[in-house]
Amino acid sequence: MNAASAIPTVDLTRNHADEGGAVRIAVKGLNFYYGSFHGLKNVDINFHDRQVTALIGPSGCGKSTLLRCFNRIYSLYPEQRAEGQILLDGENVLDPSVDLNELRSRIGMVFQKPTPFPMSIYDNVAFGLRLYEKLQKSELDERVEQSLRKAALWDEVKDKLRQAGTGLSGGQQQRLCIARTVAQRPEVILFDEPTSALDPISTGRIEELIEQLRDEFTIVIVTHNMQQAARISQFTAFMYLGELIEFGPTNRMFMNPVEQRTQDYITGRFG
Ligand SMILES: Nc1ncnc2c1ncn2[C@@H]1O[C@H](COP(=O)(O)OP(=O)(O)OP(=O)(O)O)[C@@H](O)[C@H]1O
Repeated sequence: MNAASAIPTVDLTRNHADEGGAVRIAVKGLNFYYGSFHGLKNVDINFHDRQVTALIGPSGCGKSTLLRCFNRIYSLYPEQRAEGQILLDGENVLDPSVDLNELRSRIGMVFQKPTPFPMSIYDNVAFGLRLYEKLQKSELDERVEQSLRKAALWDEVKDKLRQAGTGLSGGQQQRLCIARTVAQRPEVILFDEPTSALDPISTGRIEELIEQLRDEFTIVIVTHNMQQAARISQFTAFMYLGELIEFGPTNRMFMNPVEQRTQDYITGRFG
């Protein structure tokens, strides 16, 4: 079977990645260890500026592990370690001297399950701004509104900004988390299966939103949904057992994969 015939409802002409473009994150010789378990094996990959890159592959192949390396979330766990280089605008984020708070404001993350803080909608978005920026009340109001607009949530919440974020629907909560991330003005946003807990309509809204956010941010998304990867990404990376098997423009990866394992995965033969 031809690889593309497995995803007949996807309009692959919507993706227009060129092979080049500026590199925002360059991963070189990255190895990751959970204690003695070798989770990522010598991964080399470039993430292009203001493009969406989808990480795909069967469960346990290392997609989330790779994502967690970018903002060094793993460093909360002493037995976990990364070796190699992750260059963000040329600076190695794995260097011990890197300020983790600053790194995490430059590389934001949105998780699978919406995780609003137990506070108002307004305070959810203002939280990081109050911590790291000294803004006047009017500037803070403006940033909160701007962030909620960018997350396509403003119209739905503008009259109830003081209500609890946890009172929103699942899809709205996820957009609130995106607003909270966007408010920090990161360069990169990592999405770890951001729609897997959402209904199809909320999923569609998040996908549209990701497409809009690409104007401003470099985006990396982990997804199990091949159609989602084909719909929203310009580049796709296929991982298997901790290795990067194949990487390239999404159209090419789905229409004409080089590796047999990529073809088998995207046509549903395993995974
Ligand atoms: N805390 C941990 N301790 C030990 N091994 C772990 C830990 N977290 C993940 N692993 C292992 O690392 C490998 C990669 O896991 P990871 O969560 O990155 O995979 P994934 O591709 O994101 O999977 P999924 O699609 O199921 O989320 C797996 O073999 C997993 O069992």
